[in-house]
Order: sequence, then structure tokens, then C-alpha cells
Amino acid sequence: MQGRVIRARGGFFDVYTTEEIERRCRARGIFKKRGQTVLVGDLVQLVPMGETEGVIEEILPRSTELLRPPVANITQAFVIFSIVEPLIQTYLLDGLLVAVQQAGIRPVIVFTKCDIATDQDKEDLFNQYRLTGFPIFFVSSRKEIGLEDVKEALTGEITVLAGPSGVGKSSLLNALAPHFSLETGGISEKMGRGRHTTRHVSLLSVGENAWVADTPGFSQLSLSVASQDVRLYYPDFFPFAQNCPYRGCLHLQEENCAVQAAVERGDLPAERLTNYQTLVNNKIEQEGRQY
Ligand SMILES: Nc1nc2c(ncn2[C@@H]2O[C@H](COP(=O)(O)OP(=O)(O)OP(=O)(O)O)[C@@H](O)[C@H]2O)c(=O)[nH]1
Ligand SMILES: [Zn+2]
Repeated sequence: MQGRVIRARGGFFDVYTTEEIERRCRARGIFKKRGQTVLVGDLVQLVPMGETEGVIEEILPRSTELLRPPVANITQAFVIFSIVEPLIQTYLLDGLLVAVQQAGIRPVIVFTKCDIATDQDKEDLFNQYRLTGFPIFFVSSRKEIGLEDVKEALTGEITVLAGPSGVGKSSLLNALAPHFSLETGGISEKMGRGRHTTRHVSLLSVGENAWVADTPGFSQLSLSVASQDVRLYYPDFFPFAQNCPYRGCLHLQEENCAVQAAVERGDLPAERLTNYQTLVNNKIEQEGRQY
């Protein structure tokens, strides 16, 4: 029998099985000997025991593996930013898009709190990210705008949420699946998350064959990409970068850089390039300090 590990606690693993029930499982001792750990998100082979228990016999190959939170087989990351309150910082958004792709995970851009943003703001953001080809959603958890489209995007996927504090990640999860009643507003939750409390990641069911990790992932700190590789995560630059005078053009100050030319013509959003250049320059500086 197969199943998906959705929770790990005190040496037990809760596995959602093909029978569509949860079984509380132990892992075979052999994993420890091999130095393997069962992760939340793992697809496992198990032997059922009784009505509600089982033993995990095998971990099936993982497509992705995150360290923070420790979760396997994430297929997509919702990169979540509010447009206002707090005001969007596109530099952080662009950095998260790079970090997510670097982990082999597909980014989905979600702009929250649409109820308090202007149409002009939404249009500008849409135009800024349209050429990346990543899916873009505009939602309001408070006014229940755009939630159906988001639900559809979650189907068949294991999703992790990423984004700064206060942008409405918990509110979005609550709006999608009200039975979670996650704490929102930050304060009480942050106190519960004190330095000494261990946070366990769980997968929450947000519909049939749709799972979301309850602990956000990725941060600016997790971005370990080399300066010359940043450009590999800018699909909106690709069609123009082909015409740069030489391979390996970093699109910084190079003469006849086709990406810079595209921005000057208005074919690429200027902010995408300036954020990119800041990121690359910061990386170059960091690398310089390491030697
Ligand atoms: N106007 C408006 N406010 C919202 C919306 N969604 C969330 N908020 C408010 O934004 C604040 C932060 O929401 P949370 O859901 O706690 O944000 P979070 O991203 O989970 O924050 P952290 O737990 O700190 O990471 C709360 O005061 C919410 O009431 C929305 O759609 N519209
Ligand atoms: Zn270039």
C-alpha cells in the first residue's frame, strides 16, 4: 500500500493512504541504519496494521527536498506578497523567485490584499511579472476574491508558501480551508514560535489531492546562488539575452547588452533589471569577501 507522510511527531508518522484514511505509522529500523530519515511529504510504501496503523517499509524517490521546513516532494511555491500594507518590496519578491527555482520548484506569484490596492497597482505588477511566464494570482482573503482560481492551482500539487511576515499567508490558508483556523495577525503566533519551540511541519489538506505545508519556506537568507548564475532564473530575460554580444553577459554594464537595450526600449520592465543587478552585485560582493 502507498501513502503520503503528512505529519511527523514523536517517532510516529501520519500517512494518508490510498484507502483515503490516515494511518499512524512507525518506520522500519533499517532507515536509521542507512542514515535515512522519513520526511513529511514523502511518498512511502507501507504495510497496514489493524484499522489505523502501519509500518513504513520504503521511501519512494523524492523529486525535491527542502531543508527549511524539512519537507519532500514540494512541487510548487506560492511566492506571496501584499500589494500594500505592508507595501510590496519587489527586490525581495525577485530574490524569492530565484531561490524557489534554484530548489527545483516552480514559483507561482500571489498578490494579496487586493481589496485595498488600486487597479493601477495591480496592472503595474501584472505587467512587471507577465513575461516571466509564472502563474500570477490576485487575491483578497478578506473579500474572498480570486480564491477559486487559487484552489484550482493547488489541485494535484504539494505547495509551500513563501513570503514576508504580515502579507496574509495564514489568512489565505484560512480562507481556502476555514477548518484550519490558523492564527492570523502575527503577534500571538510569533510568541508561540519562540526560539525554543520546535516547529513541526505538517501538510494540510486543501482539497482533493491538494496539500499545503503549514510552515512557510524560503527566505532571502536561503539564497545561495552564484553571481553568474542568477541570470539563469530570469526567464523573462532569455529571449533578449540571446542577442547579448557574448555568452556569459551578466547584463550589468556590458557594452551592447541586449537585456539593457530591451529595458531602454520598454520591452522589459526596468525594475526587473535593476533588482536583478542589485542582487548580482550583492552576490559579487559576498563572493569577494569569501576569498
Ligand atoms: N485588507 C486585507 N487585510 C488582510 C487580508 N488578508 C490578511 N489581512 C490582514 O493582514 C494581517 C496579516 O495577516 P496574516 O495572515 O497573519 O499574515 P502572515 O503572512 O501569515 O503573517 P506571519 O504569520 O507574520 O508570517 C492581518 O491583520 C490580516 O487581517 C486581505 O485580504 N485584505
Ligand atoms: Zn547582457
